[in-house]
Amino acid sequence: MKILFEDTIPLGREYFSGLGDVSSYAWQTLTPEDIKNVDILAVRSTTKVNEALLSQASQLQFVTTATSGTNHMDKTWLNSQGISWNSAGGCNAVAVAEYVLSALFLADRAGKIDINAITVGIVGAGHVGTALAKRLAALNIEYKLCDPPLNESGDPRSFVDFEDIIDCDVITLHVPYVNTGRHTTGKLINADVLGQLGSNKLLINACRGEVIDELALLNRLKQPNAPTVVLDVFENEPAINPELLQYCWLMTPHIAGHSVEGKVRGTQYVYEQICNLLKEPNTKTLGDYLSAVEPIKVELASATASALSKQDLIGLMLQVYNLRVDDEAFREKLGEALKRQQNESAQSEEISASISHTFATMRKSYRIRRECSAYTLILPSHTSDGIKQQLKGLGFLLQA
Ligand SMILES: NC(=O)C1=CN([C@@H]2O[C@H](COP(=O)(O)OP(=O)(O)OC[C@H]3O[C@@H](n4cnc5c(N)ncnc54)[C@H](O)[C@@H]3O)[C@@H](O)[C@H]2O)C=CC1
Ligand SMILES: O=C(O)C(=O)[C@H](O)COP(=O)(O)O
Repeated sequence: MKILFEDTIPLGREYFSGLGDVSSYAWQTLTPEDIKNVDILAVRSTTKVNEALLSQASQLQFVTTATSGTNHMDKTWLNSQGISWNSAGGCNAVAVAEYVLSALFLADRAGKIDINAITVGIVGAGHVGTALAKRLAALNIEYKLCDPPLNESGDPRSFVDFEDIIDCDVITLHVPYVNTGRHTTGKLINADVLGQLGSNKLLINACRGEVIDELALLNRLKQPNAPTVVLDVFENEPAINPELLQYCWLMTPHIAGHSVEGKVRGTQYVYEQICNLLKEPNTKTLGDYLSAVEPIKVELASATASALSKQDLIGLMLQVYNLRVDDEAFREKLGEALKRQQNESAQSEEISASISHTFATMRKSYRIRRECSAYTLILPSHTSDGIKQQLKGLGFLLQA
């Protein structure tokens, strides 16, 4: 059984060896020839799985992606060929939820919102939307869910229409990029919607760039009273439009889901799928690979209160993950790439190639970022039960 996996799947060799003849590929150089004798292909979202790539893959039985999104796979074509496929849906939901929380906390600190007085509109209540809603509930932050497909399927939660989401203080997008059927998401945020968002609104996109009409966004951001925008994803990745840097408040190179846990969980899910396919027992677990973090002692000025003060909450959470760090690194690297090209009076294709290279390199060599669940907190002895519940709701472990 020949298993080929994208070399950016962390611990791929450690997980898959023993299940067959295992080798890896670099997404930049993969050719149809490389897949000729492959039985199982495991990818991340940078590999476009389509008829052109699989034209010589006569043995391929199964394609899986160690990511939640599947829009890089031509599922219709795979189905038509009888090639089964899967994804690692949910593997990085917590990472994205923590990314959105970090954006909210930074926006509060910057005086753009007051987390005690906002309603967060969550578009897409799947793995990510649900993980985010749970954390907002633990923090008593109001939220609304919009998810017509789930609503129609009888999900018992309470849903609102998209129009009600536009009224929320924060709009955060967690839908797949889907271009067919009744619930398409391409350009869901268009000029009309953007025209309704004033400077009191925060718009966050950590799902897929195509869900926002980027040209309309740029036009809107150049007008007065524009909303505050946080983008992790872009149209035409990795050749993104660098003009956005000037107008977006925070920008990161598609790393919202790239916590250590999010990525390794993706590998774990893929491993389990391959084991099931091959009728082999699942013997490896996440715990085999995720190292423990030293417990951390936390000072809480609000320890005896029924809930965390804003200062304590934001201080702690930004210590775990501060999205500004990623934004600054991205601006610096992209700025350098642009300056270098301008000095060399490069052609637009060369500038675009340089941006693509910077974007792709930054996301594939992303720093180590752990989720709240990796941290055991040592709290002041008089910490209230209410605060302990909140911290557990955020995913932290508490030292007994
Ligand atoms: N930036 C990043 O690093 C990451 C991005 N993503 C993106 O976020 C998307 C969501 O991730 P998950 O929650 O794991 O996926 P999921 O499949 O669990 O949830 C997506 C939800 O969106 C809903 N939906 C579909 N069309 C809709 C519409 N028109 N309006 C409102 N809701 C709609 C679906 O019913 C579903 O409940 C992924 O498809 C992926 O593209 C996911 C993880 C990491
Ligand atoms: O899971 C998803 O969907 C994502 O967007 C992933 O974070 C994409 O990660 P890469 O495949 O680009 O490493």
